[in-house]
Amino acid sequence: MPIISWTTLDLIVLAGTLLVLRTIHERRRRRGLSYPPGPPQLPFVGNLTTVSSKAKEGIWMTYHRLGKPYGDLYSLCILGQRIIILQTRKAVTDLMERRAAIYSHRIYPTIMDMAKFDWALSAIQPDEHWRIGRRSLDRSLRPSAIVQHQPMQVAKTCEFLSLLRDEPHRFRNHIQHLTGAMTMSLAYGYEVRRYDDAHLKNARSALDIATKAALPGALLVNDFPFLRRIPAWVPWLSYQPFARVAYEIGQASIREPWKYVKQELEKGTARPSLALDELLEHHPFKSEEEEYVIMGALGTVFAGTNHDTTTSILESFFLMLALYPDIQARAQAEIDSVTAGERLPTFADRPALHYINAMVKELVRWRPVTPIGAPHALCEDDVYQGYFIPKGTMVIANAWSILHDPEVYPDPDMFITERFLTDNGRFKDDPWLSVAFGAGKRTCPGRFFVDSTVFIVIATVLSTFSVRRSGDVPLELNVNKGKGIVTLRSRLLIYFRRAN
Ligand code: HEM
Repeated sequence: MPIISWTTLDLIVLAGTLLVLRTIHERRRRRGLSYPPGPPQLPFVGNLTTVSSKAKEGIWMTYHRLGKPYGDLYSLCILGQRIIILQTRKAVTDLMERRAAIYSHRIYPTIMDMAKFDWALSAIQPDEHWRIGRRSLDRSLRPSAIVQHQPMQVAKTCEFLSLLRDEPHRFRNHIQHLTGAMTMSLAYGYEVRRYDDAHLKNARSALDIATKAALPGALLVNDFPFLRRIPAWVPWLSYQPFARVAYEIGQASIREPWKYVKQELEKGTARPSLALDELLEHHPFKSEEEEYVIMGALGTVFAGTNHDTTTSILESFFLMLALYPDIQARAQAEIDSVTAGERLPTFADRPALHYINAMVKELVRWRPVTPIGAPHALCEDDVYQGYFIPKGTMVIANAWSILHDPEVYPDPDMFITERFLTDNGRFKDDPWLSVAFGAGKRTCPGRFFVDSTVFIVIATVLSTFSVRRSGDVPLELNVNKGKGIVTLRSRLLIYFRRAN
């Protein structure tokens, strides 16, 4: 059998040729228009060094800083991949909302294609499969439907309180356990008992792979898809062994819990869950394909989105309590005025808890969990404000820039609950906060569930515990550049507010 041997030089020459051909083709389509402005680029690598050399601070801050000289949007180019960063409400509304028909695709990285992540609703194109999966999630995660999961949210929150009481210093582990357990229960009615539960582990691994694989410039094979052909036996250069492992983890993360719900349904012991809703509505499925699509959509809830995101917002909550003792005291006073300090707050108390509702919103704004969201992709050439935006461009809404715009949110780095209160102390919503959950038709379908989770957890914790800095130790943040998520590293002192 003939063996084709590629040297590094061959690969570079081939990649360079492809880039040049693409540039020539694009120049014809541009018809004299220029790309949106942006920082200067080097030949071939474009802005690769501009972005990665400054990324210590978190990619959203780099994008935010780089974008200062420009207006509503600017552009970057990394190894031939064009990226536009939307920095204002106007640009997000004009493009991701009003032109959603062409701005809702995803860049589907080659490595995910190799690992057959075609089940991951958040990664696939807005085609018929996406529509089926998305419809089912929108239906079961709408505000009126998630009410049925409130008893589960309350029960899990109470378990969380016990864990906090027993081992307050491990609060970060308890938060992770809480969000993982809630997601598993929501998606599959499955009870997570142990920190190292096998289903959770699979989900976390699938999420890690998807996150790492999707980052621009993370894997060479995404920028030069021909590299996928390098056979598995070529040491170091082949991506096939990695893709094989990713495939197996991904499949296990969606098939195992689905099998569990089917078995529980047969035994008559299935608990309420999104999977149960689907099985009751559709079983037997019209085709294996339809079942796979629904299974995948649920796998996205479980593996693709929840665990790090809700965890991060709750960690920000503990950080905020340590930083702002006055806000903590005021929130506790409001809760006590409703519960008389004799019971835990419930969902029924929510309309009376204006200050707590405002805190939920300010948490979302202050530390947007996914500050650059999940990138969209443009599926046709477009022109905006006189600039040419080619098909295939990655489109990023920088939620950080929008939610930290000092014109709209004065002193944006401060946690100010009053932003979401009227003069007479009533809760005042801000529909723009939804940009923290993406934009257009890909906006996060789980946002209402997140809202109710954060409400019940923070109200319950505040009614029972107080949080202080541990001595003079500075509050240290861990900026996870890859995931775009900030977590807290410092120890906090968490103690009971009252003896009972
Ligand atoms: C603090 C918690 C969360 C944050 C900040 C968050 C944020 C996001 C963002 C930014 C996107 C991408 C939106 C876009 O492309 O424009 C997204 C997508 C998604 N989220 Fe969430 N999310 C959270 C929790 C959840 C939860 C709890 C669920 C499910 C119960 C969920 C389910 C999904 C799904 C299925 C998608 C993919 C939607 C699609 O591509 O059509 N998320 N989320």
